[in-house]
Amino acid sequence: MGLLQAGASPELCEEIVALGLPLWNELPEGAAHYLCWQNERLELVTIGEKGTVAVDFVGGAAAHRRQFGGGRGQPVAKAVGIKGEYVPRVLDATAGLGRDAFVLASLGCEVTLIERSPVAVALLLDGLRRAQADAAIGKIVGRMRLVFGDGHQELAKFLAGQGVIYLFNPPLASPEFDVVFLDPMFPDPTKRAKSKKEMAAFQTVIGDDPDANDLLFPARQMAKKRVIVKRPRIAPVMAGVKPDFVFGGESTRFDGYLPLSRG
Ligand SMILES: C[S@@+](CC[C@H](N)C(=O)[O-])C[C@H]1O[C@@H](n2cnc3c(N)ncnc32)[C@H](O)[C@@H]1O
Repeated sequence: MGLLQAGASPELCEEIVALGLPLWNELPEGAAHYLCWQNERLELVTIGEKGTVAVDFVGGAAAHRRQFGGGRGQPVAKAVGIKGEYVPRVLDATAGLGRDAFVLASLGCEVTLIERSPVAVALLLDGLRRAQADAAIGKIVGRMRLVFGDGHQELAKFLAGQGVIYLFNPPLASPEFDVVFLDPMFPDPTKRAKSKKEMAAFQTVIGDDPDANDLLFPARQMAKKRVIVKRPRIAPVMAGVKPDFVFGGESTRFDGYLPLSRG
């Protein structure tokens, strides 16, 4: 997976290389997917597919959900515990394309996103920057921070009080999190919510997250109030650990775990 260079700015090329991805002048033989700059944004293209994947916080599905998605009544908002004056500080340790994080930020949460896939990070960064330029949405993404790295390692750094490197927005003065949110890829496609063709391509590029269970313990040490694990409705619980509470959604379940001591 790499960036097809035609049309991309030198800054974008530099950033892609810094994320560890190659630049391509032409598609290598056998490539099934590639990143490219088109329609004034970074897009993930799948050869032979019309639809592409890009992060758009200003228009499309994100705008629709922000206006008509049910606000604080949405299961994800209830799951993280938004209520009255209380808006939790959230650490989303499996950020993906930032859709859940954006919903929470649009409801007032400060959200720190960790993502380890360079492809997802490149798409996210591009979407966050374009959103920054929009007067209304700029305020929302002003509450979002992005860290490129593995959730296990970045959680360990936060727990040890070590610094982490932010690619978007300055660090929080004190990185304390009320909620740690986990939504790793679920390995069994028969239990996953049906996704559009383009999103299926994203899942193919990112791959499964076979180490997902290992995130639960450090997440429970990190969270001051709760850990929320997003799962397909009929999927088994994470790491075989029974949740302390559950919020049901239509096709999705939010399993809640109480914090564990750091000692
Ligand atoms: C199902 S997607 C998350 C979707 C996201 N909630 C959204 O709203 O767009 C799972 C993402 O978690 C990332 N991920 C899984 N395990 C991770 C880990 N240990 N550290 C960082 N990212 C991880 C994957 O790379 C993938 O992009």
